[in-house]
Amino acid sequence: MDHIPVIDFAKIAQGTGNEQNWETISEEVRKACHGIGFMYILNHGIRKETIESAFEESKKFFQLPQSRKNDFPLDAANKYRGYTRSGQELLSPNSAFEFREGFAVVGINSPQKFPEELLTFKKALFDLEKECNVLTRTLLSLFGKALGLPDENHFLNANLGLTDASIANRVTLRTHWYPSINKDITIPSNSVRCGEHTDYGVCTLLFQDSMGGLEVRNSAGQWTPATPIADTVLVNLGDIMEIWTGGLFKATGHRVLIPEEEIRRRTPRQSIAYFVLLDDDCMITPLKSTKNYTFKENFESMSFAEFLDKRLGDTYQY
Ligand SMILES: O=C(O)CCC(=O)C(=O)O
Ligand SMILES: [Fe+2]
Repeated sequence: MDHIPVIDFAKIAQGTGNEQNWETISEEVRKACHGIGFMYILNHGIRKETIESAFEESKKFFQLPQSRKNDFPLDAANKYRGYTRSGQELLSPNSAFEFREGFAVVGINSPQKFPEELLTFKKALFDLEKECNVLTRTLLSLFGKALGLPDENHFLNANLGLTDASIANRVTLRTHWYPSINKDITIPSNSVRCGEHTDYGVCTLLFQDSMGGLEVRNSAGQWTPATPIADTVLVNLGDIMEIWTGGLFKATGHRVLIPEEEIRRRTPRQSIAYFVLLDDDCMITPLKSTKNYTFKENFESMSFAEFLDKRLGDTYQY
């Protein structure tokens, strides 16, 4: 499957779906995971107002003076919460410079500091975080069903911190701002908006504005645009899913280039990602077999905290 399928969750909305509907949707999810590793979800249950407000409030934050944004720096000591300036993060070792800013909220009830002149920004991110959390739990059940796991709650049990704040879990809502690139800016060669990478966790929920620009590497190695589709959330798999399933479900590479056309270069782009990870002390132990599959084991088991710290440490430039 080389295109990104659209999967309609209407039949299982708010937990009302019957068993047959769950089977049908989990089969569509299985095909997407087995294929391109990306899917658009329609009727996902996250309110349009919540998403719009998170975009509008993020824009207000990113339009603050640079010196004010720098008051909320992201660093390893505060668990990668807060603001990243352009160039601070290199998602691909091949990028010379990545033109994007970000602001991350980590964990449920994150103790993240926010600018007190923009408390609406805080509310908007927390509201979106809560609604993403609900959709995530549906997805985690569907992944278990799709793989035919003996315990369909396997993935939910690896993410108890999504509902229990006493369990360390660094689930991250991150809002991104790709600034306009004006003619007077010198762009080093090999610069991008977001370098090619795979996400680290189980899966990512992505909201993008209407600008487009995200590209996904399909199984033939070609770049396919992940064009924004109104009212959908784009979901992609991360490294943990690939490790767990011995490569059966793919963590697909993706990137955002600097647009060729002058008009699109000069227009900022926004996206918001909700990175679903694992509880910090969950051991990543590849699955051996399920009702449907037998997996190759190719990974020494380690705690998720250890895995994530290494991946994040490789990404940020100080
Ligand atoms: O901005 C986008 O569309 C993609 C962002 C992304 O892939 C990421 O932050 O991991
Ligand atoms: Fe990503």
